Amino acid sequence: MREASERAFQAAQQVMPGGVNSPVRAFRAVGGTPFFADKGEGPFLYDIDGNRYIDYLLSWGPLIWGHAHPEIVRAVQEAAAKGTSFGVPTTLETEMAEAVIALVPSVEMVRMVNSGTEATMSALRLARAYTGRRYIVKFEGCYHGHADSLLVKAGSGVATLGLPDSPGVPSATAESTLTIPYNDVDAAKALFAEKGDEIAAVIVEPVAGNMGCVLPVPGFLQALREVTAEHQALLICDEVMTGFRVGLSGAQGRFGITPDITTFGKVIGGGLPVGAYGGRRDIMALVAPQGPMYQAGTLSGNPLAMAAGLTALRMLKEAAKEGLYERLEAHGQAIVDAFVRAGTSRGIAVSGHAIGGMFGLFFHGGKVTNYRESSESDKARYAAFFHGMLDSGVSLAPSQQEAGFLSAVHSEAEIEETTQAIEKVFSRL
Ligand SMILES: Cc1ncc(COP(=O)(O)O)c(C=O)c1O
Ligand SMILES: NCC(=O)CCC(=O)O
Repeated sequence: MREASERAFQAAQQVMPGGVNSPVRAFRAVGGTPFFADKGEGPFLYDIDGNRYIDYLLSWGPLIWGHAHPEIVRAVQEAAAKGTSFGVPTTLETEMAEAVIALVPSVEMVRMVNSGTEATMSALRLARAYTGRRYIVKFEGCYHGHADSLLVKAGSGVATLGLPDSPGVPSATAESTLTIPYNDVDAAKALFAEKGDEIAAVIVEPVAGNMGCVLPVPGFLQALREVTAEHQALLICDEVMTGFRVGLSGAQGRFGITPDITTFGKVIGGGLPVGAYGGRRDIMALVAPQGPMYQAGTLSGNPLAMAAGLTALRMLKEAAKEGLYERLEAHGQAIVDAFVRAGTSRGIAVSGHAIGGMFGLFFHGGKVTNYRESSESDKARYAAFFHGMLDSGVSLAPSQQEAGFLSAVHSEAEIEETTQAIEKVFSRL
């Protein structure tokens, strides 16, 4: 029963476009009415009708410590009691920069912002300022936030709503973004052969999480590193989703690549609104006031967000020593395995991936490696599966073209309950 949510959604639609503050929340890919959150507790989310869900959406990735983790709540309360924003520097900001630099070797200096969108938008400006070049290369189905230059063949909600290009983005801006298929090394090389000396940067999700969870094929990221270096273009790893989630040093640590600029968001804010970009010292030196590339923010480096993020990162550093990321991946793999087993035994085409604290489930027979294949997946079946899981008390991403997320506080019991729910839901699909 989700009557209170039904009423809340009716009211919300009168006063907010689509009833939501971010399109992906509106369930457009799966139909039906979104449920409204009342509270979260560890791995669980409770809606305003009192239903409990094991949560694999986790606020779209930030909550690697689950909901309302006592240490993060305490850090935020203590920070709030001292003041919520100052507009002058705090030592918390330096601590955050030092923490990121210590965990991610390619990052030598950092600038905090308020969202992943701000981080990628600023990273593009920086890459253009540094190189003096015009073009940005992105991959079809990757989503890097909603800055004009990045709303081109984007994944996530943009793909769900079928918007290859959003109205309102000036065509001159869109034309400066070149797109090629994910995992296609030949396409990247061909593009560089043609336009290499005009390309400022390649921006990539080192594990894609916005066309479902799609892994880089072996050699893909290395090839991007090589071709960009060869043409004096920059490589931007967008680790807004993967940062501190697929491993303590992000996907770049896991796959052994050294980008020039990295963008962060989600986990780095411990559940509060944050983003960051950082990278090589000589590049970051261009950012104002040290250099001429302007970028600013009234609430950037906000003390509540810094306190929450620092607490999350500190706990991750400790937990990583105890095998946290291996445990997250084992949990993700258990969910993928249950999904693949349940489908295969019934002759339904299925596949999936798990990496660190991310996973993806596809109603598609082969391994999904790019946006085209992700889009070929059976959407109607996913919608039925999604709603079956929701009715069984498990909240997955409301689109097959989104990733699933795990937290450190999902225990074996929740994973077991989830794999049983998968089997039960397939028996009725
Ligand atoms: C890889 C990636 N980059 C950038 C963004 C944009 O971040 P935000 O929604 O915080 O603006 C997202 C998600 O939204 C993302 O998944
Ligand atoms: N994969 C999609 C996101 O991470 C973004 C969430 C949002 O736009 O609200």
